[in-house]
Amino acid sequence: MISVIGAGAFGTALAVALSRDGDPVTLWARDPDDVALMQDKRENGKRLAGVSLPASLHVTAQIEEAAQAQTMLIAVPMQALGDLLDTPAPFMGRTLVACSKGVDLRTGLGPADVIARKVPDALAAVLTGPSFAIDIASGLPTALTLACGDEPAGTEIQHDIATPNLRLYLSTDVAGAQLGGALKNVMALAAGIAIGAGLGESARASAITRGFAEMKRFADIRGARPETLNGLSGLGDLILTCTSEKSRNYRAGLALGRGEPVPGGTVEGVATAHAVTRLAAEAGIEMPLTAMVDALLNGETTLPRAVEGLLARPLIKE
Ligand SMILES: NC(=O)C1=CN([C@@H]2O[C@H](COP(=O)(O)OP(=O)(O)OC[C@H]3O[C@@H](n4cnc5c(N)ncnc54)[C@H](O)[C@@H]3O)[C@@H](O)[C@H]2O)C=CC1
Ligand SMILES: O=C(CO)COP(=O)(O)O
Repeated sequence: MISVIGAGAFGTALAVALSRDGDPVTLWARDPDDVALMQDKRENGKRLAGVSLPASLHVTAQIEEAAQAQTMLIAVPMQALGDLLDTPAPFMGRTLVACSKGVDLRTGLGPADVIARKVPDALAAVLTGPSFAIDIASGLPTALTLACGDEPAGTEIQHDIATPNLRLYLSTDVAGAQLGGALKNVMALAAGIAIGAGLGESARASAITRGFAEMKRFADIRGARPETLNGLSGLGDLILTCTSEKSRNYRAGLALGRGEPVPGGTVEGVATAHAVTRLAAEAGIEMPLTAMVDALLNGETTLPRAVEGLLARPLIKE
């Protein structure tokens, strides 16, 4: 049996997709009132309105019920993951599949690393790649990366989670898979800024491409394999998130570029830009787009100054 921890848009979508054919799935939400509403309406009206919860999907606020499953997909926002696992008992000895995308501000770790640190006896894996919650919940064809350092165990998880419309590619590069998903959100902010500020689609294409170069540079120093970044978890998700207004990170970038307030909610690229700017400086590598996004978000620069600064950088080889 599978359980999903966190009933936001993505957790709900995964739970719906995995239970659609009648397989029993448990979805855990921390708020009992939200759970009561979901049970009553058979819909998560707050996060994924218009999608019916299949009959075999059980929603609960009791973590012990979710802990009945051997495989738990954890889909809470990145900055909430460490706190969630501070009570490790329900997660011990389980297969924990990280579905969050980001870098933990406190530790600089990705989601699978946070799991490994907080629940050392669990088997950690990562599910990531181009996928909007509503697409998965609607049963549209989706291809994602399932990364697990233990290949035989990863193969088992791959087959457990895949559905006819949710195709999973296996990787053993956990570091690369979790970084691709985290860093593409920062680049989606940059791409949104380019369009929001009226810099044009050519500027957006440059931001995506040079942003990809930054992603690979950072991933390299963190021990990731370059081919992972070229795959679904890196390039695939970068393309999706930098080009679609369904993305919250891209929309936040649009607002920033237009000089409007950045919308609230789960915009993972904001904290990730901050964490990665610090980590890159410590490691002595240049990540100018990431640093610009972070500085703009923190009010440390203005858009005209940021663009001028990027264009005035020394001319280098590609
Ligand atoms: N929405 C999407 O299309 C996708 C989201 N993701 C990732 O999934 C993660 C979650 O995102 P969404 O579901 O979209 O967020 P969301 O904003 O829809 O919902 C977040 C949920 O997490 C819950 N939550 C917050 N702190 C919590 C805590 N300490 N313990 C338990 N629950 C807590 C909130 O109550 C809320 O239900 C993010 O890292 C995101 O990048 C990944 C792929 C697609
Ligand atoms: O990760 C996602 C798509 O793969 C969702 O992107 P946003 O968090 O920007 O909405």
